[in-house]
Amino acid sequence: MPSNLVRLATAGSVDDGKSTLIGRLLFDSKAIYEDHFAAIAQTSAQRGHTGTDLALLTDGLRAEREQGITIDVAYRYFATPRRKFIIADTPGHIQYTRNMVTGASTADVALILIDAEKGVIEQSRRHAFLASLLGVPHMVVCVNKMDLVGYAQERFEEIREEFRRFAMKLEIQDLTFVPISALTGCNVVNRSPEMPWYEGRTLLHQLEQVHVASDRNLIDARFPVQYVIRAHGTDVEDKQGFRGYGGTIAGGVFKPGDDVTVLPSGFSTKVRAIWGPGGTEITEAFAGQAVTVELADEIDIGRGDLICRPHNRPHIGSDVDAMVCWMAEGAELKPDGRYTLQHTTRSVRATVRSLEYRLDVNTLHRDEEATSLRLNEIGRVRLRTQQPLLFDAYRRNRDTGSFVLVDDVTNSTVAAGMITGPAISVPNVVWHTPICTRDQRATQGMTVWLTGLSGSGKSTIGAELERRLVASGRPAYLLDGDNLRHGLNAGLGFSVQDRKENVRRAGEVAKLFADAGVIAVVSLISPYRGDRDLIRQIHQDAGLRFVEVFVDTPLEVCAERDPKGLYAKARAGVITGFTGLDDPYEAPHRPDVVLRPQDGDPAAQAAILLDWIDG
Ligand SMILES: Nc1ncnc2c1ncn2[C@@H]1O[C@H](COP(=O)(O)OS(=O)(=O)O)[C@@H](OP(=O)(O)O)[C@H]1O
Ligand SMILES: Nc1ncnc2c1ncn2[C@@H]1O[C@H](COP(=O)(O)OP(=O)(O)O)[C@@H](O)[C@H]1O
Repeated sequence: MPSNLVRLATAGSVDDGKSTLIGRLLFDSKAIYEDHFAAIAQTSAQRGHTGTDLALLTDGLRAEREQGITIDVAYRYFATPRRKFIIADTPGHIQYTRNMVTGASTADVALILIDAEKGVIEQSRRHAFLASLLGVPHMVVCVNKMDLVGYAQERFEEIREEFRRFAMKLEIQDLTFVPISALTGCNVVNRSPEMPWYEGRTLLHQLEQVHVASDRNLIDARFPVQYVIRAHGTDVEDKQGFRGYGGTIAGGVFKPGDDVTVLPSGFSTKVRAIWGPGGTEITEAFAGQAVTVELADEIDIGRGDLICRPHNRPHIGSDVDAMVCWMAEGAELKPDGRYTLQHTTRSVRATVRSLEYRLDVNTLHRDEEATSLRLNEIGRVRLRTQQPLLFDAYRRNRDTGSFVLVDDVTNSTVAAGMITGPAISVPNVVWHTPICTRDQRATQGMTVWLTGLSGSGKSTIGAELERRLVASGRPAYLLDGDNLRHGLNAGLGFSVQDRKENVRRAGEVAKLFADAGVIAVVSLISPYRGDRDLIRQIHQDAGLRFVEVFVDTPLEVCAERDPKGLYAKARAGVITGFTGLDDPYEAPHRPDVVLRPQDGDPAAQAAILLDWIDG
């Protein structure tokens, strides 16, 4: 997928200036208009280029469209010399949530418009929440109509602060604010002489600079098989008995020669060859590309199977937890409801086992008493499927983590879902709802999770942060990996399984601290991304803030510091399986904060963290 193609999602009502803004972007950027763009796309396709693949547009909730639901989302295209943009523009009326789910499900950037006169309103919050739920990695907040408030810096800052306070409760990776006037054109494409105090980028410049390439999951190779090609003389291959597998790569990178495993059968083989859309053999295939894959061995594979790497498999299971957005008029989601669940390339029967809560999109309040979901409502459900699903959490992979529910009688799509993870059930044990609510406590807690190599500085920075927090009167507690291994985690070693359990326990304890109103500062190597993601998930599920801090000290520097002499021992072969040397360390994809040695000594690094926490 070309990283110079950026998908934007915007939403709003008629009077907040959205149409003017889009018009302004198209006009001032002297954009190539729709028909031109289509012509270019056609030409590039004829030439076998994948560059302007407009089919990308239909990636999002494709199954839904196959069901024939009309969704009110208008797509517009424009291009600058640097990038091409597709805007999914959804109107802000009653169907808003449903449309937004459709329009933003594949977006790279969410554009939120705030009227400078009105400030942050319900709709701004709802839009931001949905964008974060849908995992849109970047959010640009345009404070519009600055001309109506005299281009006042104070007004812009006031709105920015208010929005930030709300956004802290959400999962937003990258948040920027631009003061604009779509009407006069200030800061949309060209800099504004009326707002000399604003030193940031113009909106278009920001959109051109957003770093989208690293958002794509290039690690977890996933290829859901869509169809089997048993060809005798197709455009792909002429030889007799050829068998290939067609579909769209849903994550990671595949290359000829790669070891792969086919699920659910579990058979392993190698990739023999890969063909791109025009039937040309290619040496690498990335997420988003439609390809045909040939394997080295004859294995019985059908539609709905998934090809992945042997040591990086998705979850396999029939019980999943998910957030769903109910999209049907006149029908409701209820516990025990039965549907067809369409997930990647498979369809299975599914039952709603329970509705855990309904979420008020405006206040983020969870109504645990709710017994149904109606049109545009969002809730957390537990589902059971008749055959196991091969899935990832939506947060990790938007393709293998999303699904739609189809009503068998009407054959229409009734819900879009995002899997939060496998459902964990504890037989014969009930959950007691606490009597004390979080806001009744004197302080609000959170978890600050420091990950990095041994010797990177996690413990030193963590201890300094704890000291500063406590000195300023805030309850904080350092949970240091070394120390935990003397008690709670005694007996755990450094195998993959033991590290996983080590991280899980520390994460559960941190969550309890955070729930109790304490700032839990955790310093643990926690080398596996998936393990850290699970900890983020349990915090998010509990409505708690989780800050992932990557202490990004290069291996050479850590080995040079070697405060415990462990690198020397590992290099001498006295200890094995040492992180960074002969054991893996998976750096975070999108840490909330990165600390590097050039940021200063541990005290300076702790100060950066403190600023961030105080946000
Ligand atoms: N094989 C191997 N690999 C990595 N680290 C090792 C190993 N053996 C012992 N140690 C020491 O244990 C500390 C790491 O413990 P953690 O609990 O943070 O590790 S993990 O999160 O479970 O990976 C780590 O502490 P820090 O240096 O503070 O990171 C090491 O001192
Ligand atoms: N930013 C920094 N600049 C210089 N030295 C540092 C910095 N951060 C940590 N150190 C030093 O490096 C060593 C790192 O040790 P430690 O904090 O135990 O790391 P970890 O907990 O990640 O294993 C300590 O001796 C510490 O004083």
